[in-house]
Amino acid sequence: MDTKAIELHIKGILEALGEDPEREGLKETPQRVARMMEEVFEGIGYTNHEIARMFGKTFEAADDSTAVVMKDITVFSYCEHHMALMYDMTVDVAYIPRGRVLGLSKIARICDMAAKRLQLQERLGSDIAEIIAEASGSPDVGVVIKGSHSCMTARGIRNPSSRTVTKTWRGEFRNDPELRKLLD
Ligand SMILES: Nc1nc2c(ncn2[C@@H]2O[C@H](COP(=O)(O)OP(=O)(O)OP(=O)(O)O)[C@@H](O)[C@H]2O)c(=O)[nH]1
Ligand SMILES: [Zn+2]
Repeated sequence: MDTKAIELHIKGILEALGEDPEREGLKETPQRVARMMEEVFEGIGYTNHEIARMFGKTFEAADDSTAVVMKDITVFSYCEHHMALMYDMTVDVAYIPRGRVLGLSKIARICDMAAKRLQLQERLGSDIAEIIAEASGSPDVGVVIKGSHSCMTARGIRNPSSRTVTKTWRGEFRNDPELRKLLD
């Protein structure tokens, strides 16, 4: 990520807004924004495959009939159309292990990293499903995301109560309504 270029452009945006980027409160803002972007867009620097490798620590698990479900993982993301915050977002992930299980914290780390990109909620769901499938070695994955989009709640149509729910099914989750109930 080119943080020096981000600083320069943020300064330009402040000027274009009619602000004085040299006034006390704004003097360090371009550097702050660049640091913030480095943090909140970290996932742009990695492919799904690289994230799967990064957090793909698995442990042997004898019983293939156990489903793993992790609910209410909090993430923040930014919509690619307005660069506006997606907030109050929770991700529910389920998968059917094939002999090995992922470290639990890695499931939350995968969701967090995939969200740190300019995203569509739909694509965030398919990115998480793809990474969990590769990292766990199981094709059977379900991902449900609920979120509010500030581009819809704080501007434009200004509908603060609206919530978007997306459901992504891979492998057996596509065919089996009983499995999908794990994420009801
Ligand atoms: N499918 C999808 N759409 C999104 C997401 N985030 C934002 N959008 C939508 O992207 C669309 C962009 O529409 P445009 O008409 O190009 O932009 P706009 O003129 O600012 O649209 P309004 O928000 O209706 O004022 C809007 O309908 C947003 O609500 C998302 O995660 N998934
Ligand atoms: Zn938007």
